[in-house]
Parts: sequence; structure tokens; C-alpha cells
Amino acid sequence: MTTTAAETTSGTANLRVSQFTALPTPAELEAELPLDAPAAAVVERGRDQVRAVMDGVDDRLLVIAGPCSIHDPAAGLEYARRLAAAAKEHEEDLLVVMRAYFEKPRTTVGWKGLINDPLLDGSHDVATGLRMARKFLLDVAGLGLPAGTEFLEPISPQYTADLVSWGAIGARTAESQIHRQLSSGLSMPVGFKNGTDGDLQVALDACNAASAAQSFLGIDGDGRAALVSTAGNADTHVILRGGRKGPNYSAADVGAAAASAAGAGINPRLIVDASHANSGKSHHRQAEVALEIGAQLEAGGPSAQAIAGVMLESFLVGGAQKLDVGDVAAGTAVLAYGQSVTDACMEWDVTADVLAALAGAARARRTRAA
Ligand SMILES: O=C[C@H](O)[C@H](O)COP(=O)(O)O
Ligand SMILES: C=C(OP(=O)(O)O)C(=O)O
Repeated sequence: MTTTAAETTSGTANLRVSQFTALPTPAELEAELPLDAPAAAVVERGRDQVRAVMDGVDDRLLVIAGPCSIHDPAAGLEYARRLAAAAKEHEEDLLVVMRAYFEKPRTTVGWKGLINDPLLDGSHDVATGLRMARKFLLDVAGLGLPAGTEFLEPISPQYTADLVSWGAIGARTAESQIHRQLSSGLSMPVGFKNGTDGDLQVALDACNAASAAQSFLGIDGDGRAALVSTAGNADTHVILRGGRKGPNYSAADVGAAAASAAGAGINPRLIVDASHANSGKSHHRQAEVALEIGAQLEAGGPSAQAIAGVMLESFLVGGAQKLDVGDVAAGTAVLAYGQSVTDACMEWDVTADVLAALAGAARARRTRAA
């Protein structure tokens, strides 16, 4: 890849930039790893089904499940195979989307995900990261499983979004105009998280902004800086993830959030994240939260109608391990296979039980409504 010194003729810009490294263009990467017809069908069907569940036309429960971050595609794919089998088993009651997160927002600093640092060693080989993310999404589609991801910045979606059935904007970026504009042009349903302080208004404002037509700076398929003009995204919704003051998944919290969304002209059906501030980042607690959400569905009432989906952070092995990029660079790191290097995840066996319980809860909700 070409690197250029960060010098300009004026001499007053880029004084703190060490270098620019050219990347393949989105079109080049797509030519290398094309979206074939079967994968396109999986992506489109996934989008249609997510839309139908979010709109209440399909009464199944959407479950977005997968690792906090994909750091090892082989382990991620092994997880995807198990999830695809579970998705098939529960397809009458659950619409399962694989959580395939390649970009991590950090509270301060830390590993920023597979796209930013695919070798986990601080070398930041982004060209390889984009390639690995695209390949992973193609492999997941090959299993017939739709994928969901967080879009953390406005450039990478040009490389991967054709393979994504559901998108998320996280708690740290839901207030960002850049992310709202980006979402206005995304081709799939997009959920916005409440803020890290628990503020719901941030997510409601984000849904409104993303549903509007927007004009902003971005890149085109040839990697050129471009004025991007969008039509607005009609498929936006809120994700409740708790906040600094505590969780927000209770029936009262869900009901209040749905009422606020309806009052703001936004889809009152929403997704509840069982992880993050709703579980205090404990993977043990996360399983309990997921079961409590299932109990709400079974109990009926306004919150049962409002909950369209649940998000789970889950991997092969439970918990999380510390990633030290310096140790990886030095060749001294020992990473456990199938365990998260970011937030703690539920292990597979627990996840399988939670999926079965959520399927039962979705069935009970259907029976109650009949
Ligand atoms: O989901 C992941 C994390 O909660 C998020 O990226 C923030 O992580 P950090 O607080 O460890 O940086
Ligand atoms: C970063 C995430 O969540 P949040 O934005 O809620 O912290 C995530 O889901 O990976």
C-alpha cells in the first residue's frame, strides 16, 4: 500500500499526522470478495424479516446474538455455525441475527476492533481488517444467517454494508450528527442506543434525524470524497442498553420508552440489550436479564407488545480475557480460543438455554395475543 508523508504545501496542516496509507477502494474490495446471489438473498431476506418484526407484522422475537467483538474469524465462524443451527431450531418463534461487530467504540483507549487492528498487535493493518470483515460476513451469509453490526464511522460501511441486514449505532455515537447522517442512507433497519448516561432522548432524536433526507460528506465506491445525498431511513428504532444510573429493561422503563417513542413519531417497538449497563457488564447477570425480558413477554401488557427484539453478547466460552496488543506484537500473548477480548459474553451452553427460553416466551406472547 502507498504511504505518503503528511505534508501539505501550506505547511500548516497535518502537523500531528505521521503518514497517510492508501486503502483499496470499496469497489476493489467488492470485486475481490463479491456478494453472490445466494448471499444477497440472505441479506435481503434478513432485512425484510427484521423490518417485519420491528413493525409488528411478524410476531416473532428478534434476537441479535454473538460476540461482543469478532477478533478471531475462525472462532467467530464456529459460533455462527452453532447459532445457525439454533436459529433453525427456533425459527417459528425467533428471528436470529448474528451479532458481527468489527468496530469497537472505546470509553478511552483500547483495541478498536478487527477492522482497525486485525492482527491484534497494534499494527493497524486496516486493509486486511476490511478484507477479513467482508470475508467473515460472506461466510456468515453462506450459513444462511443474517448479520448485524455496529457502524462506528462513516467510511467502512462502503466496504461492508451490502452484507449487513441490521445496523446499530452505539451509545457513544448516537448523539453524533455524522452517525445520524450515515444512518439516513443505510439500506437496512438501524437501531440507536440510548446514551451512556441512560438518556433516551439522544436515541429518539437520532431516529428522527436518520429518518430525514440528509446531505453530507462521505466517500463513493471508488473511494473518492463525495457529497452524499440520502433519502432518509424509514426503518429506525431505539435500543435500550441501560445507563450510568442503572438498567432500563424493566416493564415500566420499556413502557415509558415506547410511549416516548410513539409521542415523537418513532417506532414504539424497540430492542432491549441484555448486556452493557442492563447487566452491569456481568455475563452471568446478562443471562438473568434475558430471562427477565422473556418473563415480561409471557406476562403480556404494554412492554410485551413493545419488545420487538433482544440483544445478547455471547461467544463459545463465557467471560472475557484481557488483550494486550504489546504482548501479541512480542509474540508472548496466550489467548483462549472462543473467548471475548472485549466485554464479557455468555458461554454457548447458557446462550442455547436462553434462546430456548426466549422462544418459549415468544410463543407464550403469541398464544396470549390469539
Ligand atoms: O461493547 C463494548 C464496550 O462496552 C464498549 O466498546 C466500551 O468498552 P470500554 O469501556 O472497555 O472501552
Ligand atoms: C459498544 C456497544 O454497546 P454500547 O454502545 O451500548 O456501549 C456494543 O454493543 O458493542
